[in-house]
Amino acid sequence: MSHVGYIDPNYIFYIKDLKVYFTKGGFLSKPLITKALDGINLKIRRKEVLALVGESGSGKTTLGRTLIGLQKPTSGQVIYNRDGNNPILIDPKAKHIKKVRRELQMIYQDPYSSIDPYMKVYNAMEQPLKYAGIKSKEEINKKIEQSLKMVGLPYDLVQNYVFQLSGGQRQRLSIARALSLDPKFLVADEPVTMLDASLKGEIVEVLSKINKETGITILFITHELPIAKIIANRIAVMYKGKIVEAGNAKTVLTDPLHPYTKALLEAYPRIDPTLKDTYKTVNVKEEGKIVSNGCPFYDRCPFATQKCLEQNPQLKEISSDHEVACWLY
Ligand SMILES: Nc1ncnc2c1ncn2[C@@H]1O[C@H](COP(=O)(O)OP(=O)(O)OP(=O)(O)O)[C@@H](O)[C@H]1O
Repeated sequence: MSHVGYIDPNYIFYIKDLKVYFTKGGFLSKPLITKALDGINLKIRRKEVLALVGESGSGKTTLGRTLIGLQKPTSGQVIYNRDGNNPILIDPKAKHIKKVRRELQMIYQDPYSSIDPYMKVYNAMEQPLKYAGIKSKEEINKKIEQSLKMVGLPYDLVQNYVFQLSGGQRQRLSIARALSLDPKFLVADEPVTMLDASLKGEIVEVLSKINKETGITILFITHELPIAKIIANRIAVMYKGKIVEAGNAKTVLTDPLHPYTKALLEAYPRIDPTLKDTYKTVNVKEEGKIVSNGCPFYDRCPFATQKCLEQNPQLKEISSDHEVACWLY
């Protein structure tokens, strides 16, 4: 197993200068490089709910997938600190990943993408347990019963087909499937985006309860700040493959520092009615200007200067548990 040096046991993940680049084309034309993750430095605390917020395409899913070993980093490191004194390097190609795969689970926006709708609920629950090598029928049944109970689904549903479940029940089922494997870390990738407003709260409640009762660390990916506000202990804000602000959820929501975070909050004025209307993200610069070395928010930032165009700001601690990557600070 690929061990790394000492890691503070309070953290379950250390992410160091992580880059994931995707390359398209290149045979007859110049290859097109997408910098999905462009130098991520982040620590995830054991047992916390960390909300990863940002607009579509900012790299949230890629980060979640890389953390659980589904995506190979182009460079940098993801260190998984399993139980506090056994840190390992996450590498999808390494043999040791098989041993921890079960501990790192993901649930998706669309449960149909991971569960065959023509399966009976029982089989959908049994499948990952069998795949994980659990053979005892008694143990499988016990795990199915416990997990369904945890997500608030009646056991009688096991005889139904997945397609007979409502949208909310299907998402509960996919959470139950992940839970049955006793994960230590769960990536919830936009788990409520496809649900009606009334159901969103219920599913968020289920995940919050699981976190409190079992201590499973959750990375909750969302582009909806009001949802992050309900569930998160801490928030990390992503923009164009970079973390631009991170910290205690309440602090980030009530005292946002980065102009992008302020702009995001403006889109949800009910979160913080006291927030002044001074941070319109108007395109004061040439839209889409390629900023290769500078701040990723340069072309949308009303405060951008020449320095922002030339140098990329790194995350800087402004107060206890509050970091921002912006030359204004
Ligand atoms: N397998 C891939 N091949 C090529 N490009 C990819 C791949 N996966 C993601 N990307 C690109 O990487 C960037 C980040 O995508 P990602 O899905 O991580 O963002 P996101 O913040 O999760 O957005 P969304 O909420 O829309 O899923 C996007 O430009 C996307 O098109």
